[in-house]
Amino acid sequence: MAQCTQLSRNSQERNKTCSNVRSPVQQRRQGRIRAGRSLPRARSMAAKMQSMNEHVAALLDVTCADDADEENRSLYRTAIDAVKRASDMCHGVQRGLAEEDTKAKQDDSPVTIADYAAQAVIALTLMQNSKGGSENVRLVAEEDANELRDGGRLTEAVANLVRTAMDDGELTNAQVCDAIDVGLYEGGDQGGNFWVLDPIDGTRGFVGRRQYAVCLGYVDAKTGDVLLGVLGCPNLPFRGGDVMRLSDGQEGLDSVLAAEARSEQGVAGSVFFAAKGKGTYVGPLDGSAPFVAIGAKARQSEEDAPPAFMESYDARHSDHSFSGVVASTIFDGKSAPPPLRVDSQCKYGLLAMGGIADIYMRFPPSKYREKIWDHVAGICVVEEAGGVVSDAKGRKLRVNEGRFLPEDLGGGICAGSSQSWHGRLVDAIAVAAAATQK
Ligand SMILES: Nc1ncnc2c1ncn2[C@@H]1O[C@H](COP(=O)(O)O)[C@@H](OP(=O)(O)O)[C@H]1O
Ligand SMILES: [Mg+2]
Repeated sequence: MAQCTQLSRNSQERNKTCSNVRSPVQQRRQGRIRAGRSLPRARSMAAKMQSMNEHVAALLDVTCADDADEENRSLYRTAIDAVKRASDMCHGVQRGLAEEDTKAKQDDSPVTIADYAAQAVIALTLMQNSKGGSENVRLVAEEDANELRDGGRLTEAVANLVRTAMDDGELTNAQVCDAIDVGLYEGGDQGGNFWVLDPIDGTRGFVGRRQYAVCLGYVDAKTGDVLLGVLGCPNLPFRGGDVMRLSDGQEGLDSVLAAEARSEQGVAGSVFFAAKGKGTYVGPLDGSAPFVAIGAKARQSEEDAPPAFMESYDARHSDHSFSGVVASTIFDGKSAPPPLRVDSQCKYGLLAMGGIADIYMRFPPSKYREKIWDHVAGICVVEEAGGVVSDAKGRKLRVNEGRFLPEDLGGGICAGSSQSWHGRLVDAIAVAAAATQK
């Protein structure tokens, strides 16, 4: 386990695959785990499933090397399996999304058949694998089944997606609705540890054919620490865990990436996995290569501006002009990096990967209450890669006080790829806020 954490922190070792790290358990299984083997192009679904299972087994051997980790092994496997199933389903839906597959919620944000179906698929997967029985799954999730209970076209479309993804033609529409409503748990520090799910984070990006993420985390109810985070990012191409190259075009990088992942060649999307004390890893969603340990590599000289800073794609979600002021403040007098605007918690995955952006800022409208599912999985992914996520004043995000984050976030949320970048960011936000009286 120590080996693994070290691997994720050491930039020179970054591109070693999990299969290169030999835990005792792994050595026993070595016959069937081979790193970096090339696979034939046209692979059957069964072959893809098998190699994904092998790569997940290798990841679990590294992150759960001790016998004491048996419970974690099952928890981690379930989380990856759930996110992968939902991500595959979403990827298929995005390609052919029709106008009638999307509805506006009361707050005018969109919800699609894929948001509902992904939540049902993940809830059902958690229930099937729950040691304490399906009725003991505690899940705080974004959607509810209110709009689906009366039946109709939307309900049928959602239920069909779930039946296919779960390979269970017997599931009734009512069972699908019940599975969605498992996500109504209130969270907080009074019960046991709980799951937190955003079935599609960045639904606007999903509808706009850009980035989105399926985000599942597991929270220690007492401490509010995030114990596990998995991000399925179907439109973020997996490039061996290496950083995105800016030659892809700074402007519109997001849509370039999304187009590549949607292309006929079928470039695989990415799945990020992080667990407390075990590091952060990324692998291809189609199982075509092993997971790779990643650690956000802070720039050697922090005097140099990173290639970009990250923020929401949508200006309704975050004040773009204020983050521009903060970016200029950090690089006082020197040219500030340009923004990279990306939908969803893909931003947290990119920050963990390093090399493209060292800071992420989010300044929502003052009346907006941030929800825990928009951050929980990403917090673990960034922190285990050596970064820090906090509110705009540098305070830990309290994710065990209910479905929302506390009202007072000091103006927003910020993240750095290292403690040092995070510290500079928090200082710059304070200076910029004073200068603009924000
Ligand atoms: N006015 C607003 N201010 C801040 N965040 C908002 C918002 N309206 C919606 N959001 C949140 O922003 C999330 C997308 O994040 P990002 O801006 O990083 O892409 C949305 O997630 P969903 O798409 O799951 O609803 C939603 O929860
Ligand atoms: Mg969502």
